[in-house]
Amino acid sequence: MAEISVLTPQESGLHAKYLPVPSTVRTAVAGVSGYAGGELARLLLHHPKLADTTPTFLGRPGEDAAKLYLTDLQPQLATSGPSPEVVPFSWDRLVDEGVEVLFLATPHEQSREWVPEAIARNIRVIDLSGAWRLNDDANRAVYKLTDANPDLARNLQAEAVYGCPELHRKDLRDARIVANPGCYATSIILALAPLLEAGIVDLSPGIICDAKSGISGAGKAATAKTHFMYAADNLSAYNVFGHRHTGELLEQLHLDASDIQFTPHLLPIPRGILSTIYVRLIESMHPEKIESIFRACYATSPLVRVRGNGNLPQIQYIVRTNYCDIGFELEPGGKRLVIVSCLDNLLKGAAGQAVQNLNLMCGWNEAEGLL
Ligand SMILES: NC(=O)C1=CN([C@@H]2O[C@H](COP(=O)(O)OP(=O)(O)OC[C@H]3O[C@@H](n4cnc5c(N)ncnc54)[C@H](OP(=O)(O)O)[C@@H]3O)[C@@H](O)[C@H]2O)C=CC1
Ligand SMILES: CC(=O)N[C@@H](CCC(=O)OP(=O)(O)O)C(=O)O
Repeated sequence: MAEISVLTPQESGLHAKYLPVPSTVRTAVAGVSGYAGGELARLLLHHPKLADTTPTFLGRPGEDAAKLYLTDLQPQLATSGPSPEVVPFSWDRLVDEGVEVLFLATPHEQSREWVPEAIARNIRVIDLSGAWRLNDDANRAVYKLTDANPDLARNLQAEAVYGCPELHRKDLRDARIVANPGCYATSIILALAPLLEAGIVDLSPGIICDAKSGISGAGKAATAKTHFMYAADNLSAYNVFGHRHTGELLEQLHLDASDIQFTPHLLPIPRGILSTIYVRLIESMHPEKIESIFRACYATSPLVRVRGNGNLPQIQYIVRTNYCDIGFELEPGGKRLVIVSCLDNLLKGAAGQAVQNLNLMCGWNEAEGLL
């Protein structure tokens, strides 16, 4: 990669207090042929603020071949009108078209390489991969990423905002780099953050997170794990002590590795995540108190739906929505709490959350185009 020069956040003029709220914004999407990229394309094409600014849809970098249309890659997006084109990824094109926000729905390694390039061109990025989510080098090591310019990467990592709006809403308005959270991590963080913040969790026995995901969470590339003969009529645990979302849980919930055990499972359905989380409370509590903690925390969060004691969410309630549903059941003794958190891995766990972040970066209603 050629040496690039990058303005500091201050020099780039991105200060929330000076930023006007734009009526629209020019966006581009890389990785549009993938599962998350396809959902992003659908959401952006229907976004009220983008009605007059069709996003630039990007294929891999390379020579212009025969014209390619979005509906060639994502036939479900066909309308009675013409399909937008998909053009080869090119920085010159993004600059010429005045793209202001670039979505990367690309593999981690590609996102790690492209984010500094985008920032050097004053293009803000919402990255759906895991490349920029982790501040601790030891946690990020699981991705085996390499940086052409380690000093620059370290500075950019320090300014990247973990794109969980419910936790970091205020930091998103002037963020240049938004690291969209992992799908499992989103479901677990949203379930645990209010309780940990309230200081009611007994960490000594450890928190157990047992999460199950539909197959689309693994992306579109066929692997042994996602082969029909392996996944169908099956349920399997994987990455028991080493799933890469564990680092997100530790960093965002301020926990030590011994405080939490996260075990993911592969569920033979196309999409959706259900996380069952087992917690001990320090003192015996009433269910109304637990519910009020969740409701107070998410009172101004339009994309989290809190349910009452015993009213547990299910995958069928959240599939193809942008919500995370949270419910719980407290044992009669009031100390053992089971929380169930559900979301669509491709929406609140990826593309929906990315658009929620775009809305906040632009100063729009965070649920614009998502309800
Ligand atoms: N699936 C999910 O539930 C979630 C995914 N994510 C993250 O979002 C990102 C996309 O995931 P997902 O949609 O599932 O993945 P897919 O495998 O379905 O799609 C990957 C996309 O990236 C493109 N791509 C692959 N390699 C390169 C490359 N070297 N340069 C440029 N483009 C490339 C592919 O293009 P081509 O068609 O040419 O191969 C495709 O468009 C990943 O980082 C993933 O970790 C995050 C949260 C949830
Ligand atoms: C079912 C399945 O395989 N899920 C993926 C997680 C998907 C996700 O959130 O993506 P990131 O890669 O962006 O973290 C996995 O466990 O690796």
